[in-house]
Amino acid sequence: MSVSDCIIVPLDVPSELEAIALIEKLPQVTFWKVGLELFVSSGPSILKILNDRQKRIFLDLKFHDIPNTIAGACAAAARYGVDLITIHATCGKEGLQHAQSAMQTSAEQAGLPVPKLIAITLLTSISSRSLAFELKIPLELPEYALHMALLAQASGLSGAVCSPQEVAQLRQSCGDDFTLVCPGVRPTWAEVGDQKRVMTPAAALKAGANYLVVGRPITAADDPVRAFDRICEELS
Ligand SMILES: O=C(O)c1cc(=O)[nH]c(=O)n1[C@@H]1O[C@H](COP(=O)(O)O)[C@@H](O)[C@H]1O
Repeated sequence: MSVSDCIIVPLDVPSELEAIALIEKLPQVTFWKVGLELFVSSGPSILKILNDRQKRIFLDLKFHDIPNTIAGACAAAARYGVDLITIHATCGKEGLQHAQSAMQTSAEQAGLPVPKLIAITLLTSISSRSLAFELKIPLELPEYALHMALLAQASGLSGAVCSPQEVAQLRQSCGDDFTLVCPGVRPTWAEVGDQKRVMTPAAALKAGANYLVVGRPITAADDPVRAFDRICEELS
């Protein structure tokens, strides 16, 4: 795996045509993320387009519902032939277990590789202040993120999504086999925007991330190809 394979670029665009244009502009990207904006606007056909081009797919729909509903959604998502699927750890143990087992059964019945179900620990747009004062969570932020990752692991999930600021601690506690995906990644030359807990790509990887999700620093750059190459250079 080359260093560029650990960068996941989100297709955060409002239409399939714009998504295809981005995929074609950046042929060196091997791992794409399909999230809520594109999936809600354009449906699942982008997943076939990515599969046909032999790209890896992170289907980031951040499921959050009761166990029965979440299990059905995960079973359906597993039939798209994607690599990663997200669910909120706040679904709780029963929901996470149902989701994992439904996804596994569904992929196996379809003769497809089982995707990795990964849990959102705490969105990277949430600060310590809003965790305490808006969400009223009485734990320190790193402690909360670790707790959610351990809950996901105890529920049989393959990994978690966390900010790079917590990844070292999660890696140490969850071990090397647990997949850790980090958004909230910002090169020094990029704008932070709505992200609150950020780190540079090199620091995030060094701290223990398996994959980095890097969107606007690449996709909103004047020259996305140069921005992607620059991040790869910084990583190697
Ligand atoms: O699940 C995610 O990928 C995700 C989780 C999270 O906590 N924070 C977060 O930013 N993301 C996603 O990662 C991407 C970050 O994009 P940029 O902020 O443009 O780099 C977006 O597509 C978000 O939906």
